[in-house]
Amino acid sequence: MEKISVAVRFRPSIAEEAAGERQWRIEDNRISLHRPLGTPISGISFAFDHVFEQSSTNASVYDILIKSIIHAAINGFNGTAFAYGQTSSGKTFTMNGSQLDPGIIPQAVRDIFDTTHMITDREFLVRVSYMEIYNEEINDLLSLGNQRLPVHESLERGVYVAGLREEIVNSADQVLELIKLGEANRHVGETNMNVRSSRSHTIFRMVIESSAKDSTSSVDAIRVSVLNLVDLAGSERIAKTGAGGVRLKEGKHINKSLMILGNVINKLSENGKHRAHIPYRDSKLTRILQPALGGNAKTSIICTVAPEEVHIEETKGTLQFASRAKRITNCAQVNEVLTDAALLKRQKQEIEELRRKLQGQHSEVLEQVILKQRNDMHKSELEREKLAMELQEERKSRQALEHHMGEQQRRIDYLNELLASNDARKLVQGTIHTHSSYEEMSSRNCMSQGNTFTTPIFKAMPDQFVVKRSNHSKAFDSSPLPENFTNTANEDLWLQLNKGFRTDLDALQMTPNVRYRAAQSNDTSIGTDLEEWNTKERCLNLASECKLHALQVDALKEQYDMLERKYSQLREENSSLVQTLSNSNHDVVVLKAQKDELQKDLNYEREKMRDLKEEIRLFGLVFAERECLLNSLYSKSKTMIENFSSSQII
Ligand SMILES: Nc1ncnc2c1ncn2[C@@H]1O[C@H](COP(=O)(O)OP(=O)(O)OP(=O)(O)O)[C@@H](O)[C@H]1O
Repeated sequence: MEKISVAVRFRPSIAEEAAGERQWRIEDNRISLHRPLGTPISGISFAFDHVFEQSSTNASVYDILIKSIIHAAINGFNGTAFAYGQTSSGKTFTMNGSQLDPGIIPQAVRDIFDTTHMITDREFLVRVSYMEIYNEEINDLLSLGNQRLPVHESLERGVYVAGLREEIVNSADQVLELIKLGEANRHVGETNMNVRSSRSHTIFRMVIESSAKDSTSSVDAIRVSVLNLVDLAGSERIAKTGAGGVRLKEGKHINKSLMILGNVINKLSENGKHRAHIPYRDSKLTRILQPALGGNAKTSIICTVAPEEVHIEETKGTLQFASRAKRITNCAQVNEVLTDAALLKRQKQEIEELRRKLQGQHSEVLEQVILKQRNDMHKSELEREKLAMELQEERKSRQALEHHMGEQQRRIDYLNELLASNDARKLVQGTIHTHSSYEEMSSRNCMSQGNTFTTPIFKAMPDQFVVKRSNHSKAFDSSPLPENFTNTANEDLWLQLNKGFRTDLDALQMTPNVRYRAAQSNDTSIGTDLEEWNTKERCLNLASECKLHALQVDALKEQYDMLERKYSQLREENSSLVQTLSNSNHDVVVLKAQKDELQKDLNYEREKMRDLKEEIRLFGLVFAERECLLNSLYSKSKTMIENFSSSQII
C-alpha cells in the first residue's frame, strides 16, 4: 500500500503584486496564507509532498514527481499522473509544456524510449492512444471518425474504451507526431480567463508490454502496464469565465465531472472502516481513472494554482482537494499476463522469427516493415473486436425486438380471442350483426341508431350533452362565457368557449357529421360495445405497431447482414495480411539463401586469392634465388674473364 503523491505548483503571476493584498507563502513544502502585514491567517496552511514555486520548470516537476512513475511503468506497474486546478492555472503548460520547457508528456515519452533502449535483456512493445472526454462523451483524438466511444469492462482488460485507436510505436519522435495530431483535434476555446482554454479532459495513454528476450517458453509471463497522463479541463466560475452558449454548456459538464472526481476523492480519503460506496460510475472520467484512484497504480497528482489575490478562493479549493487526495492509498503491483491478452505475446512468435531472419540486412528499413505489419495486425484485431461488439449489440436489439413482437402478437391473439368470445356471446343474445372492421362497426352503429350515434358514458354525464356542427366556421376574438349555457352546444358555442381554437373542431370532424346523443346509463349493451370498440381499436394499433416493428427488424437484419459482410471482409483482409507476412518470411528465407550462396562464392574467391598470393610469394622466392645464382655466376665469369685477360697481357 502506498499513498498517492501530491504536489502543488504555482504558475508565474500575471498581474503586478499590489500592496495591501493577502499572499501565499511557501516554506518547506508547506503553503500558508498571510495577511498584508505578513502575519499568517490561522487555519489556512497545507503541507504536500512537494510544492513548486513560480520559477520552477517542467524539467524539475518531471524529475521530482513523475520520473519514478515512468520508470515503474517500464517495469510493469500501472502509472497515472494528472494535472488538476482552476482554469488558466497552468495544467496544460505542465503536461505539454513549450518548445523551451517541454512538459511531462514529451519528457515521459523520451524517457521511456531512452530507458527501454538501454535495457538489453528485455523486449518492449509500446502502443499509444489519445482520447478526450468532452461534454461527457469520449472521442478518439487520433481518429476523427471515432466519436462517442463506450466504456466497457472485462476480466482480462479491466475498464477500457472500446474502439479506441491504438498505434504501436517504436520511437519518441513518432509518438510526438501522434500527440501533435491529437492536440489539433482537441476541443479548446477562448474564455475571459484563458485564450486557449481546454474544454475537455484528455487522457494520453501508453501501454508498455515487455518480455525477457531469451525466453523461448510460451508460458512465460509478459509484463503489461498502462500509463495515463491526464490533462484535466479547469474548474471555472461561470461568472469569471464569462461563459454563455456553447462555453456555458461545456463549463457545466466540466464542473460536474470535476465535482464527481472530488466526491470520489472525498470518499476514498475517508477512514477505511467507514468508507462508503465509491461513485466511480458517476462519470466517464472517474470510471476510466478508477485504477489510479485507490486501485492498482502508482499515481501522482499535480495541482496547479494561480498566485493572484483574485483567485484566492479557487486556490483554497484546489489545496483542499489536494489535501484530501494525499490521504488516498493505492496498491500497485507488477502486472504479469500469462494469457493471450498481451499483444506482444500474440505477435511475438511471428515477429521474432522475422526479426531473426532479417538481422543485419537493411535493419532500419526492415524495422519499419515490421512496425507497419505489427500495426496492421493490431488494427485489424481492434476492428474485428469493434465489429464483434457491434454485432453483439445488434443481436441483442434484434432479440429484444423479436421478443417485443412476440409479446405484441400474443396480446393480439388474446384480444382476438376475447373478441371472438364476445361475438359468440352476442350471437347467442341475437343482438349483433357480423362485421369485420372498425369502420363497419361504426357505420352499423350509425345505421342502427338512425341518425344518431350512441357515445359511451365513462362517468356520469350531465343529461344529454350534444355537440352540433354548423356549416360555417369563423375565428372569434374573445370568448365571453355564454349566459345561456345549456347542455346543447353548437359550433358557435364551441368557438366562443375555445377562443376560436379550430383544432378542437377539426378533431370533431373525425366523427360523422350527424347529431349525436349520449347514451343512457341504463343501456346494457353500451359496456359491451365500448369494450368491443376499444378492443378493435387496440387491435388496429397493435397491428400497425407490429408492421412498424417488422420494418425495423428488416432494417436491422439488413444492417446485421452488412456488418456480417464487413466482418468477413475484415477476416479476409486479416488473412491476406498474414499471407503477406508469411510471403515476406519466405522472401527473407530466399534472400538469406542467396546471401549464403554469395558468401560461399566470396569465401571460394578469397581462398583462390590466398593460393595465388602464396604462389606469387613462392615464385618471388624462387625468382630471388635464381637472381642470386645468376649474379654470382655473372660475377664469377667476370672475374674469370678479367683473370684471363690479365694473364694474356703478361
Ligand atoms: N509555469 C508556467 N510558466 C510559464 N507560463 C505558464 C506557466 N503556467 C501557465 N503558464 C501560462 O499561463 C497560461 C494559462 O496556462 P494553461 O493554458 O496551461 O492553463 P490551464 O490550467 O491548462 O487552463 P484551462 O483549464 O483553461 O485549459 C498559458 O499562457 C501558459 O503558457
